[in-house]
Amino acid sequence: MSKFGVVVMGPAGAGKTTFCSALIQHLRLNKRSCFYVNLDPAAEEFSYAPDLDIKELISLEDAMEEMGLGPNGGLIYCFEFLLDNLDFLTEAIDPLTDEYLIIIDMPGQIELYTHIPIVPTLIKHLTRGGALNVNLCAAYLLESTFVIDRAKFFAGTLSAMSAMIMLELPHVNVLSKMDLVKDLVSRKELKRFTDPDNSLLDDDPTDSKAALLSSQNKSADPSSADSLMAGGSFKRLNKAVAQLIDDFSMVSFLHLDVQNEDSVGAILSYIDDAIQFHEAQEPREPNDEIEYDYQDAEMG
Ligand SMILES: Nc1nc2c(ncn2[C@@H]2O[C@H](COP(=O)(O)OP(=O)(O)OP(=O)(O)O)[C@@H](O)[C@H]2O)c(=O)[nH]1
Repeated sequence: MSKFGVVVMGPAGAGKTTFCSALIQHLRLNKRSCFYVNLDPAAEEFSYAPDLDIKELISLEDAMEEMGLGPNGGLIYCFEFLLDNLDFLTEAIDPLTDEYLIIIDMPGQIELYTHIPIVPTLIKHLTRGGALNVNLCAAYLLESTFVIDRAKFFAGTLSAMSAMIMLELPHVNVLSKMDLVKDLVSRKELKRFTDPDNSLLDDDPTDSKAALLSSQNKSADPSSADSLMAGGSFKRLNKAVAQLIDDFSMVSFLHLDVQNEDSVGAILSYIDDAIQFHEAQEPREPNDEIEYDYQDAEMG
């Protein structure tokens, strides 16, 4: 039986849970069924109660207390525990029919995707060719207020690109919280962030700040953040990041305003299309390079 799902990802506070709620509301209004899975072991507040919550298996608070770990170590421990107990997911998701859109709300910590490929290992279990064989799409959210600070915007875009490469899923990238920028940035200017390229750094308003810092900071500590910024290293780093993104030419963004039903519906259409695209593809060969031997990993 075919299954369909979307994994909602993005940095902490990007609006993932809010987007999941908006999706659920939209699906309900359109008489579509969904199954909401919360995989953030620290999440507390939901507009819609999850149908499956990782906290029923393990909570961040318990992991930190019992294992003597900090928040990041605790989160990694929770995911390793989940990988060790995948029946928790399998038993809930396996009986679902193709009527359901499975919505998976992920935590925001980037470590889970990059430093150690815990999320890629989890996705391999969920996606086509894996045990659950779900036709999956990833939705990566980045807060639109990042467009005010282009260095931050490119850093966020790089993390979206990293997730695309690591997860090998059909991917929808979304600039969230559009209501916060629509009065600050013109439509024409916002369009430039839809398909980001390195020309965005040619007229970066923060350059004038760097020039000002440079004139004020002649005797400052050369390793301080302001000195690095004023000294041009920061600018060169941003240029290199932007060039890398430009060279790959993989990331483009949709705009999301959760208060606007049409905006939520439009993103859902892209997600539906990406899932259909996934269904039409041959299941991929397992990529052993991203296998994560979580049982042998050292806990930090
Ligand atoms: N103005 C505005 N605020 C939003 C929007 N989406 C989320 N927020 C607010 O941003 C904050 C974070 O939203 P969440 O939905 O919890 O974000 P998250 O990505 O799930 O956060 P983590 O679970 O901590 O990673 C909350 O205070 C939300 O109310 C939006 O579209 N517009």
